[in-house]
Amino acid sequence: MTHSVFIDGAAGTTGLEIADRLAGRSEFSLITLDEDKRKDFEARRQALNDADFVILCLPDDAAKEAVAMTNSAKTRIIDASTAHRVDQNWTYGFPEYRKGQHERIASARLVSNPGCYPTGFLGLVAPLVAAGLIPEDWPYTVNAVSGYSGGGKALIERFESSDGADIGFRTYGLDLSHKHVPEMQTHAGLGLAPIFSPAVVRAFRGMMVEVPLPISVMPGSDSPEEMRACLANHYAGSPVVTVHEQLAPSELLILNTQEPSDRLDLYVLGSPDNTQVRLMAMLDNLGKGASGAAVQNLNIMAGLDETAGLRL
Ligand SMILES: NC(=O)C1=CN([C@@H]2O[C@H](COP(=O)(O)OP(=O)(O)OC[C@H]3O[C@@H](n4cnc5c(N)ncnc54)[C@H](OP(=O)(O)O)[C@@H]3O)[C@@H](O)[C@H]2O)C=CC1
Ligand SMILES: CC(=O)N[C@@H](CCC(=O)OP(=O)(O)O)C(=O)O
Repeated sequence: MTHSVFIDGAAGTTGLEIADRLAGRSEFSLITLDEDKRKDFEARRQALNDADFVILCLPDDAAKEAVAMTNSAKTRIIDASTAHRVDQNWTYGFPEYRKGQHERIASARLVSNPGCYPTGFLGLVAPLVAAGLIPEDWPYTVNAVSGYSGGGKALIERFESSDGADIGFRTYGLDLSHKHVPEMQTHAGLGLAPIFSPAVVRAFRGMMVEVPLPISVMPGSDSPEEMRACLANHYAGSPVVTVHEQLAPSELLILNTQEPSDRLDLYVLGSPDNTQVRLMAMLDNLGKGASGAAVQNLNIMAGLDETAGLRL
């Protein structure tokens, strides 16, 4: 059986990477619009309603508009934007982060693809909170670094133009109201919003998300070994998420030449006296942080091998 797929926003950074991952897959046929029609209301409306699956790779407002334009009950939607990630009518498209989510995605019509930073944060924190190893009511902090493709075409152009040639490191979200904070808080089930410090480095792709934990003063917090064992058990058998056994790698790197990857790599790093922990997640913002996750969700929704077309 062949499923028709329309990528709305196919000429953007995320859309192009999804098309790349779907290339050569006989289970899917892509509905494409000519360059002069890709923002044309009627052409998009037609494609949105003809497709079995729609993947929205658009800014938030355009994604909401696309959903409103889709009135065919058969069309199933995966939205890569931030627009529906805490909307109760949508299923959160992170199959591994809690029990039963894979099955919920398989039967859902509307799936919101997670944000890149929340994928790292929730991958680390959600199972530990659910297991009671770290508290729900704690002022967590999240320090994260992304490749510049995380900001889409506009940030790519800025970093690659002469205007941005001097930028080595860029921190932002300085108003402490980054759009990913509600998503992190909601899906981890936290009482307090985490303090989020995102930054961008001069690498095209790649991401590190860190959650430092002063476990000796955190109520109910366990040892690094127990946290690592909890995560290893939670993700056992996952083809996408790996919990590393290494106690203290000397360094973790984002390379300027980072290859595309749809993996999520997690580390629990403890201090020698077991009083402090650095939870670390490594991923590709365009892989498990966006396009790889969308293709994984598409596979699951279509009842196929979830890893088909992924770079693992
Ligand atoms: N980049 C990343 O790492 C991640 C991105 N996302 C999300 O995915 C979505 C797409 O992001 P990204 O690919 O980076 O962004 P880009 O800016 O690279 O691409 C967006 C695309 O949408 C097109 N577009 C904008 N408005 C419309 C419209 N009304 N109708 C049709 N097409 C339209 C743009 O057209 P034009 O080319 O003319 O500008 C562009 O091609 C965003 O919501 C983003 O937040 C999510 C996770 C990670
Ligand atoms: C480096 C950079 O700018 N990153 C983007 C997030 C990328 C992402 O996850 O996208 P959405 O949540 O928008 O889908 C940002 O911080 O706004």
